[in-house]
Amino acid sequence: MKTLQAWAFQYRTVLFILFLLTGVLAAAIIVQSYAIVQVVDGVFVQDVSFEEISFFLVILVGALLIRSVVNYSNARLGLHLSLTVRKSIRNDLLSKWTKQPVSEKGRNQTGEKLTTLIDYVDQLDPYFREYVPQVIKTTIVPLAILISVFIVNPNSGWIMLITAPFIPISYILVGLKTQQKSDRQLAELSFFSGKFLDILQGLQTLKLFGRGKEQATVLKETNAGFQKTTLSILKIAFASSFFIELIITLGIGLLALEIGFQMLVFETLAFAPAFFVLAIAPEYYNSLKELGAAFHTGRGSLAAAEKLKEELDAKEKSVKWGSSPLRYPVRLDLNQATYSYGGEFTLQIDALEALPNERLVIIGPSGQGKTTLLGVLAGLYDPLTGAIVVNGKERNTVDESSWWDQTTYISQHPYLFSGTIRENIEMGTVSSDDELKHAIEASGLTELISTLPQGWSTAVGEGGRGLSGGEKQRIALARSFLKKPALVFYDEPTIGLDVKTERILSQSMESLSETATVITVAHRLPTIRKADKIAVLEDGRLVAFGPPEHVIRENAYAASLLEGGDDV
Ligand SMILES: Nc1ncnc2c1ncn2[C@@H]1O[C@H](COP(=O)(O)OP(=O)(O)OP(=O)(O)O)[C@@H](O)[C@H]1O
Repeated sequence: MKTLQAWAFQYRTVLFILFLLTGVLAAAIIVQSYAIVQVVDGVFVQDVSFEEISFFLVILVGALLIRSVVNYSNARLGLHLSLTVRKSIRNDLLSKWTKQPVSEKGRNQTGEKLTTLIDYVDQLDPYFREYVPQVIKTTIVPLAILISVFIVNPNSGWIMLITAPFIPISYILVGLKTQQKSDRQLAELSFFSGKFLDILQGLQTLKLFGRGKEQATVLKETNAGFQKTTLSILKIAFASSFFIELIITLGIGLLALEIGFQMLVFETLAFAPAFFVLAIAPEYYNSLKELGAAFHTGRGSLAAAEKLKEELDAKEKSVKWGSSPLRYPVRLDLNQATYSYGGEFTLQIDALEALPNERLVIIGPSGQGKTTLLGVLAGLYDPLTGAIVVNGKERNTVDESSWWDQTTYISQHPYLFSGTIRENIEMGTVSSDDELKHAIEASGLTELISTLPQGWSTAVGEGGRGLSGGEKQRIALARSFLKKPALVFYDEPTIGLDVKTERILSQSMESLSETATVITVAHRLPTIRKADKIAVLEDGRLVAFGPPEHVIRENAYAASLLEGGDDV
């Protein structure tokens, strides 16, 4: 529970107020029992007039009111604590994930991330909303009651003191027994969520392959496992509740027996103290029992807290940045740079340069490291050894936001958000209609947009649903024209684009290169032929570099790639 405690201790003021209010609650409970005893003793034993007990009736009502107000305030404080902690953890998770280097983004399934952000964080709620206020209550209230009982009748005090530990002991035993199960329950929930979202996202593919039914069975089995673990935890919880009720009944029964003996057999105890003990004893046992119940629910937060801490503390390779602004025009150099994902593949480039406003094209067969090299040059990954030099200075001295402000990276599958085409092109910036028109024209979207009833205000679905691959690429290009970057990184799609889109993309790259250094991973001969320089990759190494004609002349491998006549 150390993690949870540390999170709670960040909000000491709330804890302090909870302590103060609970002190008031303990006093109100004792005063309430005292007032009840005085009223009952006055009416039934002393036979006094109503006026004489009216003072205690007022005290009784006051104590009841105070108890209600304090209980309400404590519940609100618990809720406030829970909301604050959960909000802060969600913020931490989101800021960690948004800062994650691209190489780490695919580490978990999206479903798993959603479970972490929503379900795991929500599972912390019982700890902060119920358990923390209850621990404070159980620290103060039973102690105060015990002291008052010891003052009134020490024998009853001893009985209460001796029977009390059985309640927390039984909860601890149950907690130990359910620990493994609740860890397993959480792992099963996370697995189930990941699987569910995965299947949902790939539903179309699964249907096309006729695997829908099998997946339904897989989901059913995963769900059944989760249900079984949940039920076995509940079974233990119910059994322990029964045992605890038994302890409380026995405890109070023992007290009544002892009081009865003292009053009737030994005649050493008057009615008022005896009644006080019996009136206040249920409050004593109940607050211990409530701690147990809260402990159960709070215990459920433990596994989620460990998972969240693990995620928040996970160390990952981050890209280093500096503080110098990126200046136009941009020259990029790669010196003795290597990069690896940790597997067998290693990118190893001894020397590579992209001069200001030059068009550098990277080519090579599939899986040779072209996208990886583009990612290293674009600052998505830090090279493991060697350096990327930007205008004569190491890339890690450049300010990150200045870099991304002047860079465009168009991946093979650009992501489009659910929103209008305009919003997708502007990406949060504000542009005039003329600027937008120019970007749309330059990226060859004019015709498409003119056919849409709502033009650029037409909504597209999440991930660009409703648009073709080529159209998505052109929208990504339009983003670049609006942004006017100094550096363009473009991963040409390997999937076949129509001739028209190909021509538009090629022209667009040409016009972008008038004001930017353009580095493209290319598969199409027209793109390759128009390059100022081409870099040929084979097995992660640069095997040829220079102007296209020169490379074709000098390097047989490149010549075979280019002169085969097909796209590579
Ligand atoms: N995130 C990753 N984690 C682990 N290995 C990866 C990752 N991305 C790529 N690889 C591996 O690195 C190697 C180079 O991949 P890369 O995508 O750079 O090749 P490519 O030349 O761009 O291929 P393609 O033309 O098919 O896109 C491949 O063996 C690939 O399996």
